[in-house]
Amino acid sequence: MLTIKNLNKSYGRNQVLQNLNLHIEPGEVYGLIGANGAGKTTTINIICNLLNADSGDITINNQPISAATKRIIGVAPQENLLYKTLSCEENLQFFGDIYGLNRQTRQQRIRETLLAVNLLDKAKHPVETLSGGMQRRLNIAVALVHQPQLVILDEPTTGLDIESRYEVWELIRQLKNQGITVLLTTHLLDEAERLCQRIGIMKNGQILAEGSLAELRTLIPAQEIVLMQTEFEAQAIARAEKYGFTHRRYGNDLAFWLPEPLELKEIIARFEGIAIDSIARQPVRLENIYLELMHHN
Ligand SMILES: Nc1ncnc2c1ncn2[C@@H]1O[C@H](COP(=O)(O)OP(=O)(O)OP(=O)(O)O)[C@@H](O)[C@H]1O
Repeated sequence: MLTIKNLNKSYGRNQVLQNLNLHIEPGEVYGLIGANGAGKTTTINIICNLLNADSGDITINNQPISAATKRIIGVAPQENLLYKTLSCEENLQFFGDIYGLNRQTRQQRIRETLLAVNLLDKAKHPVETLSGGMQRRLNIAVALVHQPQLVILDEPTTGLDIESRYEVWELIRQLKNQGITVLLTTHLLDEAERLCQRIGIMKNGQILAEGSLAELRTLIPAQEIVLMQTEFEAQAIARAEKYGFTHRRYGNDLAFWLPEPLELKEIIARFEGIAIDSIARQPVRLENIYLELMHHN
């Protein structure tokens, strides 16, 4: 569906994209993650033909990007692109016109899209009277009104409360079930884990690693992670090293990577004689892999 080859972009001396390569299959939900400034929005703007690359190729359905491919894409940018004094319906009319929908199709599509984003009852309400979560859903509706094949969502849930986030996640799952290809950027790694079939981890304008969560998990030699709280950290770390457990610190948590899964009682036995306040096992999360790639590349 989308193929990016050797994409380069600089702003003055700041090279933001460095030979970026990316491929997204039709019907896939692909998550692009990376620190602030990694180049995610720049990539999206180039895909949407809003910004020119310095070099490289992008094809959508095997066609180079152009005014024609723009119609295949729907984009919901980070900042809502809405006219606050217009109603939901009027906003969608405006964007439907831009995409060249004829009047009859447009009215039907507006209804269907408002239904899909659960805002049909707000059709006549001005945007400025809607909650932040509703405005975010309407921003996504703008990306869907012309039935694109590729939907690009730039941080769709940033700033939303947990219930509004669930609604956006549900909407993304519906897109996936309809076979629509989705490119999503997010700083919420559990969001990427939940929604995306494949995830690309971006740093300094390059993809450091990509794959399904299962594939990404093979990048670190851990089958499971143990989080521990103890006053005797130095002793615990020394003991862990003896058993071949790599230690890491995630915020305040002391963590050990287990090269093979162990029962909790077996783990506790390895730390015998060291007073432990709490101990918990958890699967290897995207967060653990992401931090490793960010700090050791
Ligand atoms: N119009 C511009 N002029 C100059 N520099 C820019 C411009 N737009 C972006 N940049 C720089 O390009 C780099 C990449 O920015 P970009 O917005 O693509 O990153 P991002 O991964 O989307 O970050 P975030 O997660 O914060 O949205 C940053 O260093 C940014 O300061």
